[in-house]
Amino acid sequence: MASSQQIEKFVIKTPCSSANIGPGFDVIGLALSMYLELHVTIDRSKTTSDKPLNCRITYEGQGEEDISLDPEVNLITRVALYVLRCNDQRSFPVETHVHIKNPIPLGRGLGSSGAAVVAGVQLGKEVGGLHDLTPERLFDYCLMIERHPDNVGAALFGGFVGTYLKPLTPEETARTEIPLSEVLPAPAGGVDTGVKPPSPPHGIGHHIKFPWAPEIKAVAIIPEFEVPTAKAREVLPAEYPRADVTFNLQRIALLPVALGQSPPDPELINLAMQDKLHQPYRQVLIPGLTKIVESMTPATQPGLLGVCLSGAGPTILALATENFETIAQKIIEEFKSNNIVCRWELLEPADGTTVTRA
Ligand SMILES: Nc1ncnc2c1ncn2[C@@H]1O[C@H](COP(=O)(O)OP(=O)(O)OP(=O)(O)O)[C@@H](O)[C@H]1O
Ligand SMILES: N[C@@H](CCO)C(=O)O
Repeated sequence: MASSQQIEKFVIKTPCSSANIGPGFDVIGLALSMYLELHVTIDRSKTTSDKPLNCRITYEGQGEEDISLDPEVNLITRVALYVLRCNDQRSFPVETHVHIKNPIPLGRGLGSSGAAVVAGVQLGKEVGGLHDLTPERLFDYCLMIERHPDNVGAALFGGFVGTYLKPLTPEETARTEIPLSEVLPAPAGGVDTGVKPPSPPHGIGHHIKFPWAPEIKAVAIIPEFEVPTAKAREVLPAEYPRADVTFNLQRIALLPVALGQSPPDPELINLAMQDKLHQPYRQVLIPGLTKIVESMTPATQPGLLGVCLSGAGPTILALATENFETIAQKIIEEFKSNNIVCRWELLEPADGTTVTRA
């Protein structure tokens, strides 16, 4: 039997996130208080393992029926393997058990994939003993996989963040544009192909934390259908009218200031949360979206500050100081008139990813 010294245990906790917050398309992210947890156990008394890549996965929560338990296929362990292989380790330590607890609904605009990527990168660091990987370096790894920085930035660093990418040299840019299939290769049926994946260039992404007024809470109205992010990006145009870009620039200049001021100014926040670059185009995938963002205002709903699409949707995020249930029910009713069933959650800004050792 393994002694307690041979059993290593830790928990990785990563928040869900809401990206964009209206005008901040691919820039702004907000970490929120619903957490993906990885409960990891490494039994170092074992010298061999019959598990693929020495890793056993168990899973509970959202996506329980669909998420793969094969470490070569599961997004979290695949990402951890990417980090390990960039650092000359081919598999998990003998023998690793990862129990995944996931309350974050998949494909709803609450950053489930961003949380999975961040937790996976952190898992690679922890099981590989890669102590030199700073949070900033982990961000580089995340950006090789999820290529917009807003969700992963919020999930890794926590709070209300602005994220931006550094200009890279042409060679570095080419490395960040390597097809995802080469970064996370297709499963090889348990056979180690021995190929070393492309390591991320250094300092791809950066973030800055914005203040958040303590009175402001986030009501997430979550429809029961999924909108894959890839599909929600396909409906966006390649080019925009100059007036629409200016409209968003004016609002993005207001948003971080407006949401940091205490007490909050509802008129200013409502104005600052408007968007013309992604929400109008996503209406085709989310019936009722335009009506909801146009009709829900602080003037008609006491306590409401502003409404936007959460990430790529279909979740709606309403920022408010009170009357949370009334606001949620109003949006649920609007979706109901389009035959869409929703549930809602009251969430608060959250800290970033943590690792706790037993
Ligand atoms: N805990 C998890 N374990 C394994 N795979 C996951 C997990 N969470 C998410 N995924 C993968 O990510 C996919 C959802 O990603 P997608 O980018 O479409 O939506 P989202 O991240 O929930 O929304 P958004 O990016 O708009 O906030 C799932 O279908 C699944 O393949
Ligand atoms: N900024 C991204 C977030 C979703 O992952 C989008 O709106 O497509």
